[in-house]
Amino acid sequence: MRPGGRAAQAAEPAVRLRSAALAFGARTLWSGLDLDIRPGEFFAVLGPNGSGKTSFLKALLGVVPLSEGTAEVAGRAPGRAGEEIGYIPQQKSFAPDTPLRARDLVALGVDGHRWGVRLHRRAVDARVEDLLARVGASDYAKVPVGQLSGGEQQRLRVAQAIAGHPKVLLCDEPLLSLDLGHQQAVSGLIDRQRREEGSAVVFVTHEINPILDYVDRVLYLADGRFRVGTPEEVMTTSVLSELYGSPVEVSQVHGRIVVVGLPDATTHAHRGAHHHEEDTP
Ligand SMILES: Nc1ncnc2c1ncn2[C@@H]1O[C@H](COP(=O)(O)OP(=O)(O)OP(=O)(O)O)[C@@H](O)[C@H]1O
Repeated sequence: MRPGGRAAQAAEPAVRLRSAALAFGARTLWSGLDLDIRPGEFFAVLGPNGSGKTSFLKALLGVVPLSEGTAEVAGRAPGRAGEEIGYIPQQKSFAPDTPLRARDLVALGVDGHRWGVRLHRRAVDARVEDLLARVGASDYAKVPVGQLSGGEQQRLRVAQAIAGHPKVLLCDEPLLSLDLGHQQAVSGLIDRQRREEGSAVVFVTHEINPILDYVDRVLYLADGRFRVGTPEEVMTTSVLSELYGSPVEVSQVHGRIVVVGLPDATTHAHRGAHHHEEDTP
C-alpha cells in the first residue's frame, strides 16, 4: 500500500478527462468525453479495429496530445505521471535470442528511482522474487524470455508493470493470443492488483468476456461515437445499434456476451466476416 492509503487515493480520480477529444487530421476518434476513473476501478475500453482504443491509452500516456479538452492521470498532466503509471504494451513476443532472463525483465520495473535513492541490491532482489512469485513465474526466473510461451511472457509483463505500485495500470490488449487458461490467469493478476493496491485499471480489449467478472465500467468506442457505463448498461442491442448506426444484436449465452451483426468493416480482423463473438468458449 502506498503512503496515504486508500482514503487519500479516494479523494482524487485516478484518471480525469474533461471535454476531451482526439482527432487525426479530419478524422475525430472521439470528442466531448468527460470521465472520472476511480482508484481501484476496473475500466475496460472496447470497440472495433481502428476505433481509437490504443489512441485512448496513448493520450493518457501523453504520447499523443488531445486535440481538445484536458486530461489528468494520477493528478498530473499526461506525460508527467510516469512513475505513477504501469503499462502493459500490446503483446509482441520476444525474439528467441533476447539476452534477458525472466527475472531481468521484472527487475527493469523495480530498478527505478521512485524512492529518491536507488534501492539496495538485496532489496531489489527481494522485490523481484516477490513479484515473480506473485505472478507465478518463480519456476522460470532464470529462463531467457525468448524461450518462454506467450502466456509466460505476459505474466512477466504484468510483474514488470506492477513493480512500482502504479496508481494507474494501462493495459493494451494484454490477453491477445493467449489461451483461455492464461487469459484467466493474467486477467486475475490484474484484478488482484487493483483490489490489493487500489490501482485503477484501464484495460483495452476486443473481447469483454474474459474480464466480465471484473469490469466495473466500459468505454465503448465506435465510429466516432462512444458510450460509458456498466457492461449491463452498454452491452445491449439498443446501445450498440445506436453506436454502430446499424442493427446489432446482443445476447447472453451461458453468462457470456455475444454480439451478432457487426458491420463488415468493423468486424474483428481475424474472425468471421459476418458473425462476431466477443469470445469463443
Ligand atoms: N499518430 C497517428 N497519426 C494518424 N492517424 C493515427 C495515428 N495513430 C492512430 N491513427 C489512426 O487512428 C485510428 C485509431 O487507431 P487506434 O490504434 O487507436 O485504434 P484501435 O481501436 O486501438 O484499433 P485496433 O483494435 O485495430 O488496435 C486508426 O484509423 C489509426 O490509423
